[in-house]
Amino acid sequence: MTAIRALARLKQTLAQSLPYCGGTFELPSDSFELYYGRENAKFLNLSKTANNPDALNSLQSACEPAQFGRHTETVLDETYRKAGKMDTSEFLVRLDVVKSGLLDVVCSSLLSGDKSRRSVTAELYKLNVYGEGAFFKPHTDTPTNSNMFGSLVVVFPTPHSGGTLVLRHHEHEWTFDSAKLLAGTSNRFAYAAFFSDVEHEVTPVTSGHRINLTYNLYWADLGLDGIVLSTQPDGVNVLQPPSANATDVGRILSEVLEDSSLLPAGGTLGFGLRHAYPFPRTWDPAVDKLDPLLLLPILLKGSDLALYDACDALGLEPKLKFISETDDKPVLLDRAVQLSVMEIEDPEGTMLREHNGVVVEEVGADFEPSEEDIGKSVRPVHWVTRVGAINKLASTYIHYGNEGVLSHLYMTPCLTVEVGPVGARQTSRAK
Ligand SMILES: O=C(O)CCC(=O)C(=O)O
Ligand SMILES: [Fe+2]
Repeated sequence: MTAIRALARLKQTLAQSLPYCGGTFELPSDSFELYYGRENAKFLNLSKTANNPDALNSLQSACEPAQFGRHTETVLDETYRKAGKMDTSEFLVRLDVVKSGLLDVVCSSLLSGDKSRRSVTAELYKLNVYGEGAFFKPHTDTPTNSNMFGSLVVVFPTPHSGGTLVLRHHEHEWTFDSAKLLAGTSNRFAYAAFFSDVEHEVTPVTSGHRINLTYNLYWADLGLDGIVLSTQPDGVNVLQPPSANATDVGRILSEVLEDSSLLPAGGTLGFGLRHAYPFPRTWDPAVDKLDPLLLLPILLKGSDLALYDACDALGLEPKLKFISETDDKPVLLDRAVQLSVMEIEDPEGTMLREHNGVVVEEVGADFEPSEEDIGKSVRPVHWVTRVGAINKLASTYIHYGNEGVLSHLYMTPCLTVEVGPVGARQTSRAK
């Protein structure tokens, strides 16, 4: 009973971590300047256009209709996305998200633990103009490579109503109402940043113009420390507190392990991760030397990272795995398996024989192996956080993205950790 309660607290702590952050950011007037148009260059200061809808209408007319990704194609369908877009080759903005300190604020809010110290790059992706009636239905932003982990949206203080950004992850939903945050201001940007696997939509703009920049966020320099401001610059209003708290997760996990009713004889704890990660859609073990699953520890986000770090710190060895739901029992895989291999006649047998797969069986928190369990080839696992459909190795699914590139697929692996018997839980050296 106590183990169940302790595990429930761990589950709750892992689920509390927010996959987004947002706020407003005050900057000097020239930061709102925009130059656009190649032949007939135009200049606008978007902090000074409150009484100049004509200037905003001209900007809107200079945009092209925004497309989006449906599965592998990039399509135009104004019943799904109605907005104007401008490519980066067509405009220049004065705003510098690095020099202004905005990227640091985003990193220290969104990233947890050591990751907030790692270098991140923000690549300007598009300028969008949402006039009255414009919207973008639910989608996730399309990953173009494995280092992309999120998106940053920066909204200019042009008067508008509607155009709320709605974010969804697991069973949670959050709204980011740039119109309200910016009402009556002309010297602030509203910003929201979220992990790439967060589904989001922009509700219809009901008046005015919602003008925003989008940036792709990448891990810049894997393994190297980045520079993060220790103090917040003036004029920042952060709506969300910093995300996942590795210290809390570590403290609760350690209490869980002290509980003698949890796997008294030791065993395997399993966690379905909360975030999806971009994996190359195809990879050839003979050519691409590094298994994409081996790179995953340095790509972990939010509470997934907090959990991984907490296990490490407690002397447990966290392992990242794929789980494949076959007709019979799920199979755990410790490597990425080329998807086409799964399409052959006996995928389960192939995974077990050729890919080191292990059949797993779900057991309760108080599981102790009996005589007949010993020597069985199935691995008993107590799942602390559920593995669901999202954790399964997916080969095809309809994907609504912001682009039709499908070089990468989102997949949500799971984490397993071996724990020793009560009193001797550590299975590796604590860090
Ligand atoms: O403007 C926003 O808030 C989000 C836009 C968006 O989701 C996109 O461009 O992919
Ligand atoms: Fe998007």
